[in-house]
Amino acid sequence: MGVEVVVEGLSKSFGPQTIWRDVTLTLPPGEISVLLGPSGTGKSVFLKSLVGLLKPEQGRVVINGVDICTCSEHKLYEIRKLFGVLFQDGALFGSMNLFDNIAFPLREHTRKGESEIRRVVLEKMEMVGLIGAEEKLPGEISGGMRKRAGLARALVLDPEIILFDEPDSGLDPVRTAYLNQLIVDLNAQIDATFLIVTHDIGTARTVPDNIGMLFRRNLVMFGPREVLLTSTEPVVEQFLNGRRQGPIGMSEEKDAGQAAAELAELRDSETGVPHIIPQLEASAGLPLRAAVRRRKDRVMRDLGSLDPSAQQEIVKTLTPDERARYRIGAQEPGTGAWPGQTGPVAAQPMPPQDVAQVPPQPPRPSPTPRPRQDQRPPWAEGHESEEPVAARRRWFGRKRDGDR
Ligand SMILES: Nc1ncnc2c1ncn2[C@@H]1O[C@H](COP(=O)(O)OP(=O)(O)OP(=O)(O)O)[C@@H](O)[C@H]1O
Repeated sequence: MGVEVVVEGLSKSFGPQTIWRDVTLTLPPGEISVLLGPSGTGKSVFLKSLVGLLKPEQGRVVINGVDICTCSEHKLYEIRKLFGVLFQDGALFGSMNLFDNIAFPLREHTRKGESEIRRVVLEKMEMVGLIGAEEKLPGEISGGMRKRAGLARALVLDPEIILFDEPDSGLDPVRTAYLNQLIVDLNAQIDATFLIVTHDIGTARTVPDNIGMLFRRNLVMFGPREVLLTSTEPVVEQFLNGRRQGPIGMSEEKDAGQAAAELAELRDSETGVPHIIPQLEASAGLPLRAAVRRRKDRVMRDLGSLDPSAQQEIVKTLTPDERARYRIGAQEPGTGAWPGQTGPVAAQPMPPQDVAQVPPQPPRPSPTPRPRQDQRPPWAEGHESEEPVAARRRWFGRKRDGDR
């Protein structure tokens, strides 16, 4: 199972420019989380901070008990071995064929022999559907194939945390859909902790277990997908429903045509009302995602603390067996309450035999509390400046000292 990433009170500035402040969230082990936000809100800076390439001024990033913001270079180097990163452009070497590109981290950072390298590379190429393309150069293949090659390269060192920097950038909707399915399938196979940075509403609505959103120097929310997908927080609602009306200005987001097309896909064709699209499942023949059961236990344990609309959506996804297991009765029509409950739905403790089957649970990544109506949220002030994204990223600079 992947490892938990705990971020506490993280703040990052460049000179006088505050990128974000006081970011607190937990990426639960093995789950898929998505980080959203308009351009320039510091999503890439956040990814770089997680692997210790950038040093936030305040706060902690704790992985396996190590705070990577303050640990020694040696410890940081060890922790980085846990990460795999899919770069926006795949970051492939143009003069190397796909096999050599994917083999590169193994040759650079391990002492594996060529036959073992071949075995690992072909295994990962098979996982991403690239068998047969070993001899191709990056310039000879499509953008989608380049992404998959970049993903195979991110997988060769068997990472426990995978960061995806805008995996859908430059892909058409069909290729994005294939890549999203591949991400879910990979999660089912390797059970690593995934964090995806994206602008794509379809990806945000169908792939993750948890969603977070950065806006105007703050983490507006982070929590289970149902919480954000039913949120009435203006910036979250606007972003996730692709609406033009709202706090996010055009200078901060995509063009109107793209937003309208995405919105049309997401609305009920008869009522025009946005609805929650079911989360993607792993393809037939693959194991069920272990994270699904873990997440359900975690979310059901804290159900009573969530917004009623999120509670409704979560309860809707339960099978009859799960309803029995979590002691959820039939819903009273129109009341939003369940029989015997006067307040929000609260999951009952599981019977002892069920508790024994549930692995130890991490602390819940609590949704950022919604501000009271009389409080103006910090992200409601001013506008972000827009600056070009830092281009190519190199995350690992040195040789690994041992085999993995
Ligand atoms: N090394 C750096 N030095 C100074 N400023 C930087 C550095 N890296 C990033 N920035 C600034 O941080 C801000 C956030 O950049 P970042 O690339 O993280 O945004 P983003 O949310 O990922 O954007 P996009 O969605 O367009 O990729 C930008 O204003 C950028 O210019």
